[in-house]
Amino acid sequence: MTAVPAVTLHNVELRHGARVIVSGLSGTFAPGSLTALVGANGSGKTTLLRALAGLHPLAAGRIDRGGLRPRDIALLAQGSHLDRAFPITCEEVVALGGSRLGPFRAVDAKRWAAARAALDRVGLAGMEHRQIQALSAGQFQRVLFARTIVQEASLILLDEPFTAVDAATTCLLLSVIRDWHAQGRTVIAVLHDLELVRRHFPRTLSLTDATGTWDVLPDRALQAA
Ligand SMILES: Nc1ncnc2c1ncn2[C@@H]1O[C@H](COP(=O)(O)OP(=O)(O)OP(=O)(O)O)[C@@H](O)[C@H]1O
Repeated sequence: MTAVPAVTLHNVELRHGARVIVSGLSGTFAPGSLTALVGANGSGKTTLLRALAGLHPLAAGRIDRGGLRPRDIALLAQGSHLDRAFPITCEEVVALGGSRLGPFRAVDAKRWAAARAALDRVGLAGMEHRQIQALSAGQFQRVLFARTIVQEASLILLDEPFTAVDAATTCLLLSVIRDWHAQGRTVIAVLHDLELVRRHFPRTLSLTDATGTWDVLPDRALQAA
């Protein structure tokens, strides 16, 4: 993992077409911080996450990522865009995934070992050679977490990571998030379950009032959500 910098938004405006989704947003995600991004449906959480990943253009303002390169940023998209009909095994998704390797680059023994260890970490040991189309939604989300583990990113962006996931899997995936936090990575997760946010996320950014400067005080932010 490369050094983890602060990620700072300066007066950011995000639009879809002519429609302003978020405006005048300024604030800092401190290095190694663990933040829940909350807010009503349509408030712009996914759009902001994509902008943080460099995948949505800014209509105004600036995001300072402290020199992070695209490969230092992992985005686990909502209802991942991976085509599950594609014939590929769990181990291959994990080893080939992330932004460090294109599918046609060689995967070395170290990378395969890292993929197996990551699958083990998410409770899928023994399922390395299972086709992803034969997985349940919760098992597939575990595979995507394993893929994110292998990526060794400094900034990890998770969009509703517990949707369609049962309580045991949520608990396991939360422990992976805690590992990332303990390792000093910056983690930002879009979530709707405010009780889960209160229990597990030290900081909260509510997009309901996301115009102006935010200070991610958990209580104030949650009251506004
Ligand atoms: N591709 C798009 N083209 C036009 N408008 C879009 C597009 N994607 C999202 N929007 C609009 O932008 C607004 C913000 O959407 P976004 O998905 O960022 O919200 P969200 O807070 O993540 O919502 P949810 O909680 O429902 O996932 C919504 O009003 C949505 O309709």
